[in-house]
Amino acid sequence: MSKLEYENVSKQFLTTRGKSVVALKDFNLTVEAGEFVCLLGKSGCGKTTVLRMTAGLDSSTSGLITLNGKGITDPDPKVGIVFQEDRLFPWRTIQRNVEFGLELAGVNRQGRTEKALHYLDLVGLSGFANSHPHELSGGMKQRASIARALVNEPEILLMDEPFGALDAQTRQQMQEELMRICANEQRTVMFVTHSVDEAVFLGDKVVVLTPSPGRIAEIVEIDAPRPRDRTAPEVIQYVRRIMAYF
Ligand SMILES: Nc1ncnc2c1ncn2[C@@H]1O[C@H](COP(=O)(O)OP(=O)(O)OP(=O)(O)O)[C@@H](O)[C@H]1O
Repeated sequence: MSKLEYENVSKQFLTTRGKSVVALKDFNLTVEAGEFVCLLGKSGCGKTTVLRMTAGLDSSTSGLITLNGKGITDPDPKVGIVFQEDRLFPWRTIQRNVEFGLELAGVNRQGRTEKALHYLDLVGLSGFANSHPHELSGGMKQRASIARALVNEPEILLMDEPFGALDAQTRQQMQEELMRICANEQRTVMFVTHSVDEAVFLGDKVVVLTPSPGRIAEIVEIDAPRPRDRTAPEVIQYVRRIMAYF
């Protein structure tokens, strides 16, 4: 059984003016445990719609999405999400932000502290446990958001353009750190991006989507050794091949 399966998933929205929009049409994808899948496409091709349905925040109009063989109906603690903007609570310290899900799950104080400090260390923020979000840079806030999602040990991590708001250099550094974290933690990840370079650098599979209606143009398996070298000829070749869709 695959970790995540999408079978002929389509999603239609009705706008406030009563117009119908097909956001996604006949989406078919199988995601195995430990796989890193990038959803790549221009604005409006249904990437966020796929993530929202996977998170149980929205339902499909037709087709089926299963997690461990069971249909997804509601938000599930086994699914963690990191958004483009950090969504940290400004009044909580970084450690208490990371502990939030553990508090909801009823984990005791000692257990929460141990886990939060472990994940803060993993994302390189151990010196900032007692800081508040406004004292951190954009990249550091996204690292805290990743720690906050990972601390709950989700089976699937959904990331919706988590590095989209960062400058180019910080973005590359965060991509490298995410790869290091995933190598240690063996997570299954669905990662949304507009950037072909980012998708090829990160993904085991790149799902190329085209808009109106959102459809899969191709699923490209990236067969390049890790850690990846952005300048390696095979990496550049994948980038060129995928660029041809845009
Ligand atoms: N709640 C909604 N009501 C009506 N239309 C919607 C709704 N949510 C999304 N859409 C439409 O569905 C299509 C896909 O939207 P979606 O947000 O999934 O695209 P996306 O690829 O994530 O775009 P972006 O990269 O800009 O975030 C778009 O045409 C959008 O306008």
